Amino acid sequence: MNPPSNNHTIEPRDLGNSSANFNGINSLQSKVSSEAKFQHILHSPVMTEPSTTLISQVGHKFPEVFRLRQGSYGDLPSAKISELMKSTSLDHLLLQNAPTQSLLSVVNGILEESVERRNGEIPHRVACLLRKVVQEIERRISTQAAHLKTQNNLFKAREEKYHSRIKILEALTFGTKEESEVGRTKKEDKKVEELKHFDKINIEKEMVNDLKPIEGTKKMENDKDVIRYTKDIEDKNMEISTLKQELETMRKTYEVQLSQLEAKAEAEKKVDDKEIIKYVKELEDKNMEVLTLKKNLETMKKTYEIQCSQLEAKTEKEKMADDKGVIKYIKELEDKNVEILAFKQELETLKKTYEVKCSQLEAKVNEKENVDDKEIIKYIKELEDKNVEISTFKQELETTKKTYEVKCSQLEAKVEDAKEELKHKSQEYEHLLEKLRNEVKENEVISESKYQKWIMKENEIRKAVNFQFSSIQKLKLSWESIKQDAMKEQKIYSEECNLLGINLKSLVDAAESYQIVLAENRKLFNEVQELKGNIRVYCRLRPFLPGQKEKQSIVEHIGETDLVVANPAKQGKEALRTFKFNKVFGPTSTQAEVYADIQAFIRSVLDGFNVCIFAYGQTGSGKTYTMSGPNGATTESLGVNYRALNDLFSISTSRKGSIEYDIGVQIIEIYNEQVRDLLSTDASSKKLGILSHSQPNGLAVPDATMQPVKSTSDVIKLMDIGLKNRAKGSTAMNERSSRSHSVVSIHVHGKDKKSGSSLQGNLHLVDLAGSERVDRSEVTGDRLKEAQHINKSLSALGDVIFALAQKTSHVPYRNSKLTQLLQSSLGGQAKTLMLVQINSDLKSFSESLSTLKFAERVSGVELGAAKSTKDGRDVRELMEQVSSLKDTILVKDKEIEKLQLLKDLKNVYPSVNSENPETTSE
Ligand SMILES: Nc1ncnc2c1ncn2[C@@H]1O[C@H](COP(=O)(O)OP(=O)(O)OP(=O)(O)O)[C@@H](O)[C@H]1O
Repeated sequence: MNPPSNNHTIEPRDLGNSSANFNGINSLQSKVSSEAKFQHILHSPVMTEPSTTLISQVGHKFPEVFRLRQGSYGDLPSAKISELMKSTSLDHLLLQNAPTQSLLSVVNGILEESVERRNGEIPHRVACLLRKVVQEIERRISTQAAHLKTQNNLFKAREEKYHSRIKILEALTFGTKEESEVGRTKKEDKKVEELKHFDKINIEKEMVNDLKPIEGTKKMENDKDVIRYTKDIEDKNMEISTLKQELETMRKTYEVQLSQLEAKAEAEKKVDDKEIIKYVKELEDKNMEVLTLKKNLETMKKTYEIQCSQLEAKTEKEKMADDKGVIKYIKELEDKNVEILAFKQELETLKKTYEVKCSQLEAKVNEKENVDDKEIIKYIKELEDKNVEISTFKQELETTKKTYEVKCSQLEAKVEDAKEELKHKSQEYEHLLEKLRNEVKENEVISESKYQKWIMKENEIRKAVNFQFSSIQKLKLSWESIKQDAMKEQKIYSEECNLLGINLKSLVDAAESYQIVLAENRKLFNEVQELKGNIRVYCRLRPFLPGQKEKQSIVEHIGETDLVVANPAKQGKEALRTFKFNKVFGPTSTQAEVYADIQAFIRSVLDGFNVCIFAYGQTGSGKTYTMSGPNGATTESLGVNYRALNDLFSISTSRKGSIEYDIGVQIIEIYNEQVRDLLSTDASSKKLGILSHSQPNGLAVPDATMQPVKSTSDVIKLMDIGLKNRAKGSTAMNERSSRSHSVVSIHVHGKDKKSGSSLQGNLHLVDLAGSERVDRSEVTGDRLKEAQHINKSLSALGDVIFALAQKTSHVPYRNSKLTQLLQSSLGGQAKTLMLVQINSDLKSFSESLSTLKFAERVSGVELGAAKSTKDGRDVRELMEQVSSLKDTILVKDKEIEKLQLLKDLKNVYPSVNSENPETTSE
């Protein structure tokens, strides 16, 4: 789609040259001026539209259309172009029907608008449109090229035909030798033969008619005439050859022109559509001319051919005639000569007629050209204008091109800069790349070394794996052997299990027998206890207290089971008296040491025995210390009560597999022969009765609060409560604890889990009131009453013990609340432990001696068999002593009652004189 350039513009001089060529070819065309020819070409429809289809569609109106479009495309408004650009109706048919000029104008318009409005940017849709238009133009050019080629081929074919015809003519002229050559083209030959035949018949008829009048006269003519005729024929042949030459020249000229046109067409294949159209138009004009010439030539040729055939026929006849016929033949030749002359004349006439016709045609053409001249000039002017516009457009294009070039140069400069930058960057990158390469090399080296290491490691691992594998194999083998062993072991195990079952059965039997043995052991233990004596007496000596001034002791010797007391009023051996007990604890003995010898009694409680442990002694001799411990006792100084309960819990826990124990605690107080519940919240007010016969559960005071205990801490809490309640009864004069008996009763109920049998054991821990002699107290009133109650209860205790010792049928338990309370734990299967507390200071000698004598008496009774070894005199002495003491007590009690009576009377009757108290007390 190159824009039309100046050298592509068809100038009149160019066309003049071509017309000159035509003039050289044909005399008819020589008369046509170059300018007229140009205008003729320009007016040709082919010039504006190469498409024959369009020509047929537009027909004679095409110039108008062309003119209109020629005139308007330059002025085509941009809006229209835009519309065209936007239009989707520019379909194939529209493209096909539109003149190439219009298509070019559309392209120009698009380019212009793109340059003006869009800074050279062409939208996609417009680009598509352009592509379509360009494709259409290209299609037309290619069609024209194909058309030219076809025409060229036609010309060549026609040329060949002419050549063959010329040859035929030559053959006709020079003899029949060439007949074979003439027959090469069957069609032509057939035509020629038909013509020949037709002409021959006619000629022969004419000749016969002509020869008839002169037949007689010409017979005599000689060979000269023949030569002349021959010469004439030769002349004819010359003329024919001249014609041939002319024809050849024409052909050559035509060929030259054709080649020029072809060259032009070939060269201008790529030129724009406008010029191609022009050239094609020109070519078609030439073709038309050539066709016209060819037609004329054809006519001429036919005429010549007929004549030639006639002549040939004549010549043949003449040649074939015998001597006789020579004259005739000569005549015929002469006739022929005449005929030739006539033919010549006819030819001349024809030529002239042809020329006349040509001149007429030329005249007509000139006429027409004159008529169209003005229009042509106008067209030329318009064309020039268009050329000017085109040149302007070209200039604009040039300007745009330059602008683009400038931009391009700028862009190139930028590109150069960018290239420089890129170069710089590429250098940097190369540097980096080099660096990276170095790093890569280093890494490669490292990785190589690592690889080597890995290989080494791999080898090591392989070795290890192999080793592991062999180990696994070994392990497998050992596993197998272990499996075998395990199976063996399992077998052995099952055997052993069976054996174990058997053994277990025997063990169960053994356990059962163990229980039996254990029961027997308990029985034996109790028997031993019994052998030792169900009433046992331990004597404990209180140490001197830290603030005590007089530290002279009456105790001369302390043995394991014996104690020697010295009477400070006597001298020598008479002063010494030995007492024997089951156990004697010196002043340095600890709480733990004392309890160790009591512990066995505690075990008996859990075996279902009743145990009574009571502390006997004068006030301040250490009863409470031994039973409970001092105030704020530590673990070491805890008394028998806590230790006994602690043991009960631990032993019951150890036996819980076989026996389930329930332990309950009661704490009561006997004061002035009244029983009080120390665990009750209103202990002071509540007075409890004692059952004459103890219950099967061993409870003598069932109304007293029974607190179940699970641990030692529970017991400690209860003890604290009991102590607090006991303390409430204390007076300013004396400690309550000294004047009442406190009893902590622990009731144990055990249930054998296996046999379901139950047992009941009771433990009484009794802290007795002080045993000091009442007569020494010099008391009156409440203290006297208290003393009497204390003496009575202690006396009743002594009576019970003696009764038990005498094994009399009647044991006087009912004489005191104390003996009533302890009834179940005194005598029978019950075990009784009396802890005799001695204050060894000199002041307490009398009380200590009295206590020791009481304890010795109790102890002596219980020793039973041992005691039986004693002689009868001692027993009697003791019995007498006891009875005298009893008598003395009775007398004393009577005196006390008398004195009390007198006292009361004196208060009522102050005038009544009282007796001497010293005499009554004695
Ligand atoms: N074995 C001992 N070791 C150290 N101190 C003791 C010992 N026995 C008793 N005592 C102390 O002697 C004092 C009197 O003891 P305790 O109160 O136990 O005598 P008691 O016989 O219970 O008197 P009461 O009949 O008035 O209750 C207390 O201060 C006590 O701490």
